Amino acid sequence: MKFNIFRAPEGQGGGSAVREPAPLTTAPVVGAHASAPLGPIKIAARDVSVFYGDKQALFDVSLDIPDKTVTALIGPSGCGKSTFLRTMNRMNDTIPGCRVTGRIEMDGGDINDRKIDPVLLRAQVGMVFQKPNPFPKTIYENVAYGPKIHGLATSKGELDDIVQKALKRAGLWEEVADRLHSPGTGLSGGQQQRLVIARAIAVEPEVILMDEPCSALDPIATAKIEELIDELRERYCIVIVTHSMAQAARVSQRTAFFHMGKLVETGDTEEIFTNPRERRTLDYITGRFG
Ligand SMILES: Nc1ncnc2c1ncn2[C@@H]1O[C@H](COP(=O)(O)OP(=O)(O)OP(=O)(O)O)[C@@H](O)[C@H]1O
Repeated sequence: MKFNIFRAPEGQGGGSAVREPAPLTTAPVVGAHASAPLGPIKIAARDVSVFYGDKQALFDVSLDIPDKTVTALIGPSGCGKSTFLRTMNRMNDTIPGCRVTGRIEMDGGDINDRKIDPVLLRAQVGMVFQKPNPFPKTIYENVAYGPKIHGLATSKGELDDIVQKALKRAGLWEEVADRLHSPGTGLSGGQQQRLVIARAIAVEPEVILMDEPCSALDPIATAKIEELIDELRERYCIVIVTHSMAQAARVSQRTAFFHMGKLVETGDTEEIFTNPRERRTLDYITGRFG
């Protein structure tokens, strides 16, 4: 069973956190480099600003994130990439003193609407962090936990299927099929990161946010995660924060360059890396600062 907080499940009127998709209330942002057609817009951010207490970390960011595409957020340390990423599943709500203004729509619905349950939103907009963070539970339980609490399986057999499917999709099944009941923390760093991805996938998300998912991994584990990201793109909307220009160029189709809390420019990755419009982007991607 798949749920979407902005779409009523088939044959149901929808609960309190479910509503019909509304058309975007604002026009799509299309850069000058609009040669490659954008996929349907999954997430539309409009004039998003974020404050930590009195300090403003993001300034009026408007960005369209297409579905079934990898969008890379790049920029020097402290420019607001992670802050922006967290606005898309309301993780900033969990930071005391953090305030978000502006509007973020997913499938046309306002994710900050008071009716939206952040727990459901975060299942639908999954997140993978820099450091793999499996629960101190077995491999099986790590993946089964989300489907259990969201009531996605009606029997043990169904749950087993969900776990197997998620582990397969995360490219981990072959390596763990014979030790599903061993602790997830006993896996290598790269395997743990794929386990965390399986955990996110198990609740049938629509969007996967990744905050420097390879920065704690060696080059071989990194290559595996990058391959996986490329496969997952067929099914999900993926947004990745990365410090690695090479990684952004390898895995993403769209790139957004941030500097000092502002979105400087966004476009097709190839164009951003070969023919950026802004001097600051050129200076950053050619290593003149950052
Ligand atoms: N929890 C917080 N409390 C106060 N300030 C914060 C918090 N998180 C981030 N900031 C500040 O907000 C600004 C943007 O930080 P953010 O982590 O989003 O940048 P970033 O581009 O992801 O950086 P990095 O690449 O180093 O991870 C920085 O000035 C940072 O110090």
